[in-house]
Amino acid sequence: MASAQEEPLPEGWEARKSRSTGMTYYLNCHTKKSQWERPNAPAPLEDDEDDDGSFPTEVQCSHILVKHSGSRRPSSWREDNITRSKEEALDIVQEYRRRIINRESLFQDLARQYSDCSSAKRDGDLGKFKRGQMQKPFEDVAFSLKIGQLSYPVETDSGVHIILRTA
Ligand SMILES: Cn1nc(-c2ccccc2)cc1C(=O)N[C@H](Cc1nc2ccccc2[nH]1)C(=O)O
Repeated sequence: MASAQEEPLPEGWEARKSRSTGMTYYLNCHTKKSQWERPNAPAPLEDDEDDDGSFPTEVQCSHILVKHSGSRRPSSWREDNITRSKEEALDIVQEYRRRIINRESLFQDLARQYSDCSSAKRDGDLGKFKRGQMQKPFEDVAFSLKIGQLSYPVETDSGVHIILRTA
């Protein structure tokens, strides 16, 4: 059985040797940040440091949620019985993201009109929240975003989201 040191590194990490001490350190290929501890999880795609180098304890986000037949509650203010597949929901969310990125549509307009979350009536605004309040996949991405940044699609038990960090 391979020792921990021989195990392949999780995705996104590279082992480097310090010129001054000869000790091994680990480089996150995405963020170019390094650490002495051997990583045990894939390298984060973004820092969760804010621009001022802080790690927020609370963020404010808006989101657009597209539910599907496998959602925890496959109904919403828009539709009593949501039957689309998860793949269809992903396609829809990706189209919304494309339109927002290309400035063809405003985030708040699409959220208000199409989000399957009751926050749609507030343009998708969820207000401020701390860690431990939202489903983990949502929380992890929300806290990884910089203010003003729009996420890629995120899957939770509720459906497929895109998340905009606003504060
Ligand atoms: C977490 N949350 N906040 C609101 C909200 C916030 C402000 C104003 C009105 C509603 C609605 C919800 C909520 O759970 N909505 C669910 C859908 C949903 N699931 C979520 C998972 C993570 C984050 C937001 C989410 N929204 C629903 O309507 O079925």
